[in-house]
Amino acid sequence: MQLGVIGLGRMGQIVVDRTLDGGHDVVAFDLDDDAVATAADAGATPADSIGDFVEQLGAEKRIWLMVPAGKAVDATLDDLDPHLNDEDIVVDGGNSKFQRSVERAEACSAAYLDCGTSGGPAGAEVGFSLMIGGPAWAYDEMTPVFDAVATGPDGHDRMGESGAGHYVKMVHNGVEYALMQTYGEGFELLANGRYDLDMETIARTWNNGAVIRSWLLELCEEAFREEGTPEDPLGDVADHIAGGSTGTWTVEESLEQEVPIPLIYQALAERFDSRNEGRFSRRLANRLRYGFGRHHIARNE
Ligand SMILES: NC(=O)C1=CN([C@@H]2O[C@H](COP(=O)(O)OP(=O)(O)OC[C@H]3O[C@@H](n4cnc5c(N)ncnc54)[C@H](O)[C@@H]3O)[C@@H](O)[C@H]2O)C=CC1
Ligand SMILES: O=C(CO)[C@H](O)[C@H](O)COP(=O)(O)O
Repeated sequence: MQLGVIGLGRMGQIVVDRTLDGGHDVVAFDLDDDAVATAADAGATPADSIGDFVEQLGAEKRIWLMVPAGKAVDATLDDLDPHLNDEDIVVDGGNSKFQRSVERAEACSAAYLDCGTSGGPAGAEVGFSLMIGGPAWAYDEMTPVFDAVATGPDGHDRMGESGAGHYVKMVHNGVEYALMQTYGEGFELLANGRYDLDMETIARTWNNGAVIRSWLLELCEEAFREEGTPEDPLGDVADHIAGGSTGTWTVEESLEQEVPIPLIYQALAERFDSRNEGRFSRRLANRLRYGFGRHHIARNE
């Protein structure tokens, strides 16, 4: 099969490499010329514009978008759409909001597959986990490429109709937030508790046979090994967590569906809290304790 890939960053280049390794042809485009050159070095046919890209793809277009979620997806689809028809297929492999994917599927002249992608840059070696929504015929048609990009045939499946792929990926990310939070809390207690413990040793021991072993726990072990010392397990890593859009969507959806997800919400709240200097609510509680009990008011230096 011939696949066109737009967006050749951390994730898109892996889509290119694994598709080529699977014995398929790739036409590659990115706004960044260096990224296009890297894809060409790997064996893809470079395109220098969307016009050039669609021309090189020929009649039946199979296109994978791996650009940042949001405006870049819309801008790319606007440019592509005049060149598409209902026998073509577009896959959005980024972290798009599922409602936007449903709207884009309705507006797109081609069959549209929303594809949640998990595995991160580490997926270069082992392949990704792909959660796909959209028309069954388009999923079936793309299966050889999904086999190559995913860990294999078991690493991808059609979750359901349009939006279902990005919906499942959204919830996956909510789970990711909560797992990170619970590992963080456990290690925080261990690092500040009553024994003099080594976090890397604990993570390594847990990763070998413990009930709570996982890839995220292997990444905890890696973080302690690469960032810290036994006395200071995370070195100069800051108390600040960026991102948050997929977790926010998960919490919004839980409110709409009236399904309680307190752990995921709490993990999201901790993430927002990490960006605050001096929480207003805690300052007010500090002052209120004086109000009702004449307790000491701690004041800024
Ligand atoms: N990095 C990760 O661990 C994961 C990322 N994702 C999702 O995959 C998508 C891509 O992420 P990354 O590869 O990490 O981003 P990235 O920032 O590494 O790469 C994005 C690429 O898209 C290109 N680009 C941006 N706008 C473009 C446009 N209009 N036309 C053509 N090219 C354009 C950029 O030049 C860049 O090369 C995002 O939606 C992200 O949320 C999903 C799972 C994991
Ligand atoms: O999807 C991912 C992992 O599964 C990406 O790494 C994503 O960028 C993480 O989301 P956030 O920025 O909200 O932490």
